[in-house]
Formats: sequence, C-alpha cells, structure tokens
Amino acid sequence: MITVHQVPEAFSAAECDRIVEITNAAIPSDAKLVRDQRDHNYRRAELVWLDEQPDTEWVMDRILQLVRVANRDVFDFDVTEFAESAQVATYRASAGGHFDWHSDIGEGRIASRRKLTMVVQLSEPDAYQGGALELMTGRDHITANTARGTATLFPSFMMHRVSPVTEGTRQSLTIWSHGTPFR
Ligand SMILES: O=C(O)CCC(=O)C(=O)O
Ligand SMILES: [Fe+2]
Repeated sequence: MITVHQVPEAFSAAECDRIVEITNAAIPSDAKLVRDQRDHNYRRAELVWLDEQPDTEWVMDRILQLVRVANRDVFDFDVTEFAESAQVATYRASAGGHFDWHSDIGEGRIASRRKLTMVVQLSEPDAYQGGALELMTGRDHITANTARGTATLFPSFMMHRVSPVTEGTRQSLTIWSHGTPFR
C-alpha cells in the first residue's frame, strides 16, 4: 500500500539515548546528497554512519524487525536487502539545519533501488523548534509524529522534507531498504 506508517515507541527513550551517545562520540561528516553533490541550500545536517560505529548491531537487528513487520503488514513491497548503512543526522538551528523537499530514489546504482524509507525521531520534541518531517501524501502533506522513538515508514519515492530547525537540535535515524526498482 502507498501510505505513511508510524510505529510509536519503536525505540525506547533509553535506546534513543544510547544511539545519540554513539552518534555524538563519532566524528560527523557534512551531509552529502545522492550522487555526492554538496548543496547547503538543499540540505544542512551532520551525518554519522552507524555501521562505522562500535556496538550498533542491536540497532540494525531492531531496524530489520521493524521494517520486516511493516512491509509484511502494510506495504508489501519487493524488498530484499539493506544496501546502505543506517545514518544518524543532526540538524542544528545554529547551522541552519534542514532538508528541502526530495524523494529518496536517485539515479545511482544503489539509490535507484531504494524502496522503503524509515526515519526514527531520536530527540525529545521540546529539544527543538521547527525540524518537522513532512510528507506529501497527495495534494496535502502530513507531519510525522515527533514523539521520541517513533518510527515513520514511507515509500522512498514519496516527497518529503525536514523544515528548518529554528531553535535547538534535532536528531533522527534514517534507513533505506532496497529491492528491484519500482516498475
Ligand atoms: O531526518 C529526517 O527526518 C529525514 C531524513 C531524510 O529525509 C533522508 O535522510 O533522506
Ligand atoms: Fe529523505
């Protein structure tokens, strides 16, 4: 089904804390876009790739379980693998953190095979202003639940954005699952 599916408390507060600690201990790279172009007008965030961090297998195990169940019960897409590491993004108001409207499907060998995107809210909603994950479901758009630990899953072709963070810092985890390109 083509929809936005939200899973409250996909990660507990303690688990979000742990992911944030791991992220904050790592050295972030500046957000790179599909095809490696950098365009700060389009996206501004720091990225940490989870597969480069120690002791994160449990995060991947949980992701696998969440995506498997959501795909079985809701989407029923032809998803066969996770071809890219999960990433944690840090959007800071002080750095103009945001991500303009985009689809996650790109032209590259891997980006063209993205099927299902999952985003987990890692920050408390009162830790930042702005920073809403908005998804275009048709003529309207919806705003993802901001509760900490909520997972939002959607088809990777769906247009979405993170509105500018105007105060504080927002952190989120993103993972894509892959399969034969949509046809
Ligand atoms: O941080 C978010 O809520 C969304 C991130 C995103 O859209 C992406 O990494 O492609
Ligand atoms: Fe995205």
